Amino acid sequence: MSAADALADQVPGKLEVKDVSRTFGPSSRGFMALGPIELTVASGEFLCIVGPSGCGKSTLLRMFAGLDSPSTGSIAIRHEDRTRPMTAMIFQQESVFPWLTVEENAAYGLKATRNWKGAESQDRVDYFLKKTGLYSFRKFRPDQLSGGMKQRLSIARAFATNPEILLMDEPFAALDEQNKLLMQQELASLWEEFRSTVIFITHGLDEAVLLGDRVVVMSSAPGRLIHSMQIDLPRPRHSAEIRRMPEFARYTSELWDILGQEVLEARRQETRRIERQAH
Ligand SMILES: Nc1ncnc2c1ncn2[C@@H]1O[C@H](COP(=O)(O)OP(=O)(O)OP(=O)(O)O)[C@@H](O)[C@H]1O
Repeated sequence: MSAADALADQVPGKLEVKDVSRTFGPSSRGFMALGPIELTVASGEFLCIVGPSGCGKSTLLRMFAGLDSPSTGSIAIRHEDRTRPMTAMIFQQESVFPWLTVEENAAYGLKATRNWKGAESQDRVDYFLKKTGLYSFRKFRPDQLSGGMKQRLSIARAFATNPEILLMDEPFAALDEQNKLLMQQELASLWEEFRSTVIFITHGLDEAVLLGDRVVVMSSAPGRLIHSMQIDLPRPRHSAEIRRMPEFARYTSELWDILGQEVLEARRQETRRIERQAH
């Protein structure tokens, strides 16, 4: 067992963030984008992260995916089942391969992680293509699909790999409003069936409250976690019913009371930065 594995086995939650910060640029004149951050995510939790633009949400998620490293502190993930990939990431812009068919795209993650097990894997791919309404389009190529369908394909591919943690970076931000509402409902249903750990970044407070077990709010840069709100709404969550509940409005407005201040501060920072550049 490696030192990192031994550390991860001691993690109380699924993911443990300790004193993490990230600085960009030369060490003498570095720009601190993020931190310090302390966070524990429980196994099977659906955690939403909201924060003003530029506060470091994507940077944090990239570090969870191992695509970037903290400048200080540590991130430990408890990898419980070595036959499953630790993480899979879904981005804002659909990331499908244009030269592969829909079904080849959906199978790609399983094959890339060398987890392809013949008929069993094909069944799994078919299952998620059906769940995301793409099965009839399985022989199509991505240029024959709408933006919403391509994003559904990214989700099918990620779920097919059966990751222990799904990392989602504003996955519905590029969709039109109707497709966004449908996708939120579909993701809620998929998650309620599989209950993998999800860390989901969004600018939509209603989306965060609709989907999350918990919503954490980040401050303006350097982003820190300034609030954590447990969302005690019943599951399964049906979008229309949940949105009609008075608690839904209360959660979103309480979140906005906190986040609104940070968005204003982020704007002031941006103004100061532009003014400095002008002088
Ligand atoms: N590779 C990099 N080099 C230099 N600066 C970076 C790099 N990556 C991110 N940054 C800076 O770090 C800060 C945080 O960026 P990040 O993309 O994580 O923010 P965000 O909260 O996800 O923003 P948004 O909500 O607008 O997507 C920004 O000021 C960004 O310009």
